[in-house]
Amino acid sequence: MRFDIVTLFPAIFEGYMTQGLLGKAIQRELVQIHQHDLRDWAPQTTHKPVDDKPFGGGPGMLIQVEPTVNCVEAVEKKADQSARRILLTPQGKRFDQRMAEDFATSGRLMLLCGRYEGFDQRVTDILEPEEVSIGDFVLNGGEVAAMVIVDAVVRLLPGVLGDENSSIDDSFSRGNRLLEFPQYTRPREFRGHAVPDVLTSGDHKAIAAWREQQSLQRTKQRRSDLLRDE
Ligand SMILES: Oc1ccccc1-c1ccno1
Repeated sequence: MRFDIVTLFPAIFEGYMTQGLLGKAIQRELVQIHQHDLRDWAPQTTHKPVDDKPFGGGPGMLIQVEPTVNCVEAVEKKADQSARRILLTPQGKRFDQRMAEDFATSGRLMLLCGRYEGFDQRVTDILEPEEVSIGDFVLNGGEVAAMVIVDAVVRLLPGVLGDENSSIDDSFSRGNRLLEFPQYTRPREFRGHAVPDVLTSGDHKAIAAWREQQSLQRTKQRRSDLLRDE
């Protein structure tokens, strides 16, 4: 799978792409991530502006349509298949595990990271991206949202998680509507907090029943909305 990330701050992704699961997935060529600096598409002036004031007045600046559309079209021409275009924005459809599973079936995703007050509306009108939000809050830019999407999608790609770390039982995975149960490892007791006896009983049926009960209780307490019919 390939990600193309269009951004004003490509350097933001450098450390992120060399660490942990994603770093290993890139090394094993299970995924490719290409950053594209919008400033490379700015008018050839010394200052290279890619933003400007909104018509009609109002606070902040907008990212101009010309560098953005030219950048996306140039990136698409580089590869033989057109990418699915995702624009990160607070106004978008809420990202969730189901969307992550859908994105993971796409060969190529292009993530458009806005800054300032976002993109000129013609970026959306011309490129017709899917507009996606990672939650009801405001960030300084789309880069963090893009990392969230890359992180959630890459772990679903074949071969990224070893069999022992399958995502199949994760909270929200593949329609799973219960939060995950509490997990414990050694030591068996720490500061008076012991591992529940059932987990060291060897009774796999009892362990499964305890985990199911814990998941249901935790979901009722924290996310009762997940138990309502869609
Ligand atoms: O707050 C933002 C600013 C720019 C681009 C995206 C976002 C955002 C907020 C929530 N999901 O995406």
